[in-house]
Amino acid sequence: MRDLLPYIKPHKRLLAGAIIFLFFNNFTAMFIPTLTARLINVGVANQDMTYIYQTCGLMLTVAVLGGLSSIVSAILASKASAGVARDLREAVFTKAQTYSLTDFKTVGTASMITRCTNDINIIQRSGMMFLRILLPAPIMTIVGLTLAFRTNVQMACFFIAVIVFFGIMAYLIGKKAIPLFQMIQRKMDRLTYVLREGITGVRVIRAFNREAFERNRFVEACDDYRDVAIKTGRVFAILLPFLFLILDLSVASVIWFGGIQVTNGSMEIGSIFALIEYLTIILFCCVMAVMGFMEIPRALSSIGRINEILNLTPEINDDTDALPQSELRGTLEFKNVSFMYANAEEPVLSHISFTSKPGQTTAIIGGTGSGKSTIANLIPYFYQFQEGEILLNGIDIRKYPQKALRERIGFIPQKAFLFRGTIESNIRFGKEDATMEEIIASAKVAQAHDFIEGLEDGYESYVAQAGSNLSGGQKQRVAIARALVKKPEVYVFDDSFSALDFKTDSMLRKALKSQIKESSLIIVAQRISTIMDADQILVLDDGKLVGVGRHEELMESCKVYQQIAATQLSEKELKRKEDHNHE
Ligand SMILES: Nc1ncnc2c1ncn2[C@@H]1O[C@H](COP(=O)(O)OP(=O)(O)OP(=O)(O)O)[C@@H](O)[C@H]1O
Repeated sequence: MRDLLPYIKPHKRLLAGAIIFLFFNNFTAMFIPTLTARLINVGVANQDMTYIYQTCGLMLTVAVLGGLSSIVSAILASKASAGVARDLREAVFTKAQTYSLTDFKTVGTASMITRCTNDINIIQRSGMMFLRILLPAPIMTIVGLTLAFRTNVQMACFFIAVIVFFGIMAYLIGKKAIPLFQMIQRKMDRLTYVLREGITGVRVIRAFNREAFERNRFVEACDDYRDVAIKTGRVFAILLPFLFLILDLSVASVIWFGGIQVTNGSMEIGSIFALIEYLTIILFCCVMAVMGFMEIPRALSSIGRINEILNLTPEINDDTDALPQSELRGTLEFKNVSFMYANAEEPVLSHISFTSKPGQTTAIIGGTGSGKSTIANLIPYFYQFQEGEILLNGIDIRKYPQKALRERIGFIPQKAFLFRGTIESNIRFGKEDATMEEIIASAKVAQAHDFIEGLEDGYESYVAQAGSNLSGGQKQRVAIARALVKKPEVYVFDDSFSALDFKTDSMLRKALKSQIKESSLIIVAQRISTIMDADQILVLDDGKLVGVGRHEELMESCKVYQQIAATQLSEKELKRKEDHNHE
């Protein structure tokens, strides 16, 4: 709870206002029974019409003021709790941006979304409940009891007994309900990730006719959620009528015993009305407090889940804010790097060493799962590696502030991801202050300019969520232009050419060559034809470097490379290359 204070503090004025108006409202509510008693005991008993009119007028004024203060308090409370929720969402999102890819895996993307939406909603609602119900309940009870003691001591003692009974019942029911609330949140997490997979994977589901299977999986998750929700609902279904039954029985007891006392002449009739109202207000507050208490475990669990995100120490932290200085530019070196994914049993990369100099193209090739993308992902320091060093311009990448490091790297992921907006805004993502000329120049190198110009609105053309209105190759080219506009020191193409046809692939590489004179180019590729002209080719097999050299050298010396070449290149191409070598 203490962790939430920094998010509550900026809204303290609204909160203070909400509390002040709320207390005013509650006190007016408590004043009305006192006026009722006076009206009956004095006005009605003495048939004093002036007194009756005056008291009725006063009651009306108090009721109107009470109503108005209740409205103002509710508005201020909802503003404050919505503000806290907004700030929490911003904090969660900002924190998530500092996570490494392993950290994301630890929390889980679906759980992250539920926490940012559902859990913060729960905190917001609970905050309102705390302000409107839980906070005033003990004060109203104390004030009500004090007034009841002043009216009739015996009755006030009876009230205390009823409140204690209430408390015991609430404790017993709460014990049963709390685990259910915690379970309901876990079920919501599951529901979210099944839903997410079912929607994002809709094309694959349809292509494999797995709609029924996926529907069953989703229905199962819904059923699970429903079952726990029903159990929780059952607790409330019993709880509420039960609490109101206690309230009604208590009121009946006050009328019964109060009636006897009035008959004895030890109490005035108006006091019975006042006592009934005190009791009703106190017990109503207790009912609401019990309901509020039921929310507390749910809110605490949500607060815990949010704190888990906010307090998670990212796997990768900036070592220093000072930017390391170097004479070099665009030199990348792997020195004996080994890497193992979290919870994996074996390293996926073992003792990888290579150097890539400015103007040089370094290609990485190997079988599926050999660790090519993992190397690409280590360059921008997306993962913490366990052994060895990765040096950019002679300085360990762990010494760079992450922002400074990534500013120097143009990363094009295997699967191009575009944001909703325009083609221009997606390219500008690489460099916020890029001029239109720079954007067009990058698009030209990325072989994207012609297709963009062919669109109705050119660079202003609309890009749907995740770029779903563009083809794979178009998306990939826009993603490449986005990296090019940055003019980074190291380009990392993680199998980014596979969505392009051979002609575009070759034209793009040719255009790139002219662009990257001062930068290193790292290309992860599946096709040998993409990397045949690279200055050095790294051949990976099961996370180990089994060959380094140019195409011709590897064709002579590296078995794995020869096998890849044999499966991809036609005999004519192989022969032509061989002849070319002998010349
Ligand atoms: N986030 C991850 N967590 C755990 N293991 C992973 C993760 N990503 C990849 N791996 C594992 O690491 C190994 C290397 O994966 P990587 O993606 O680097 O291979 P790759 O050579 O790029 O394969 P491909 O050509 O199929 O893309 C694989 O065995 C894969 O299962």
